Amino acid sequence: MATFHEFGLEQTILQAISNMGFEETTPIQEQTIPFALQGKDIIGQAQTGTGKTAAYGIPLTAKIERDHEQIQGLVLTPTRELTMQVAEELNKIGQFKKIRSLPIYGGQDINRQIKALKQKPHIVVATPGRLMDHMRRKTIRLHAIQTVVLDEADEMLNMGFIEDIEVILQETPKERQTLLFSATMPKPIQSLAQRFMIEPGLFSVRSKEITVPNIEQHYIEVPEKQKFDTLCRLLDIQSPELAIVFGRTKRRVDELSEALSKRGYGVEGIHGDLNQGKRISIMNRFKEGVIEVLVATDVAARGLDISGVTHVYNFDIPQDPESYVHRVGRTGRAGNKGLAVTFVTPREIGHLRIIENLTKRKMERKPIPTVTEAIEGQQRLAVEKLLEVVEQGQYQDYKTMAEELLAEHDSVTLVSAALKMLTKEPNNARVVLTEEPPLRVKKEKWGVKSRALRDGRGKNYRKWENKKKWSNKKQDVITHNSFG
Ligand SMILES: Nc1ncnc2c1ncn2[C@@H]1O[C@H](COP(=O)(O)OP(=O)(O)OP(=O)(O)O)[C@@H](O)[C@H]1O
Ligand SMILES: [Mg+2]
Repeated sequence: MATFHEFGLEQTILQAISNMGFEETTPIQEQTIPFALQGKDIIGQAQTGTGKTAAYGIPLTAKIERDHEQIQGLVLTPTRELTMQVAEELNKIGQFKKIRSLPIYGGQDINRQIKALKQKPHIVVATPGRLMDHMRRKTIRLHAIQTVVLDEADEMLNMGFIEDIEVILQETPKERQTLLFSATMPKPIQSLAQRFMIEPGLFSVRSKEITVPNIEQHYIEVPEKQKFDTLCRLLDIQSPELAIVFGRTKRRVDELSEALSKRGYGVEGIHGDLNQGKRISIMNRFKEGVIEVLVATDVAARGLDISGVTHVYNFDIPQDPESYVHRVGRTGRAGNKGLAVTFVTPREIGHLRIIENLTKRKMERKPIPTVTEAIEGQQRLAVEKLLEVVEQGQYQDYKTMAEELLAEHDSVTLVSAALKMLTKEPNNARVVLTEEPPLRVKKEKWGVKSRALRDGRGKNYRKWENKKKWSNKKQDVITHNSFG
């Protein structure tokens, strides 16, 4: 691995990188940074969690002239949360060079954004919709832009965004540098992308596998009706530090988070219909560990970098194989380990194989865990908690009481009772989940259309959404009221 000193970067940026704790480059950074510093266009593909943000963020920041008070860099991302995260990372990289990055996204007070834009940020990180809003209002000018980055490029160039991207790029100077990054880059998107670029360098550092080896990948074949109990058991057995559970639709996410909450888990759901304040507060509470389980649609599938996410559960198998790669990539980041478990109903096995074809990696098949295993898992956790307190050694105030108790009961009885109190025992609260129909294997392998529609960005979205609502009426409602 190279170090960042080999690129001839200015001291202020090197200092920032070192402050961020980066010692060596990741493979994608090693390859693309020198190339990007020469001003060339790049299509960069590298696995999730391998530092693509800094791979474009460092050369982008290096190129900015601080005293030139114009927007010189533009980064486009598909979601609001990602916009904030990327702006934060760019602000870190530029902290000593004093390069200011501003996130611009929907759902935030536009007047506040207009004020912030008047402060002349050097870089704007935006979702396309809100950026176009500012373009129409003439509250942003893109004429001085030298570098445009499409983060999650394949997503940005799919049917839901492509028209917006074209409009935006037309407003930027022709001689700009264009950088495209993603963990997935389907061929049709690559050729489409060439239209916006000049002789781009193609960097693909995926070795053989498109997912990182440090994510253990399991699947469980489970009938729709048993998914919920299976998830509860897995959470009890695996006791993740932080977990993301992906569901197919917004309604699914709402129902699932309510159901998990009834069963006693610290959980919140996030999807595109929540207001922005709520979205931000949920994400913050998840990052801080106040809630341990985040239930989400694909709105949280791409790019989010939350340390402590040890587990990803695909409650519903993703619509397309690329989405799988991004979802499971929320864990196992920056060299950490992670586990991803995908539920697949018997009729969806074909879909699983399509995913394995793309990732070039077999998922390990696991059985549905039993109730006994779930209880044992929770008991083990109770023991760990107890031993942790023993290790910390701050129980002096309890000693007299303990001695009094031991005079009357034997120690095994007392420790057993303490463990019982510490153990989260199975909870049979009745929950309601609407059944999802099995996913059909589509002919088009990477469903551009379906994705754009599902996330509510395609023109036909309303039509489709209505149809979907209608079709849902015919579905069964499954009631879970037992743990067994
Ligand atoms: N050279 C480095 N050394 C150590 N940590 C790094 C380095 N580069 C990036 N990181 C850290 O690795 C994590 C993942 O980086 P990043 O979010 O840029 O990944 P990504 O490749 O964009 O993933 P995704 O495809 O999911 O968007 C971040 O926490 C980042 O701070
Ligand atoms: Mg990223």
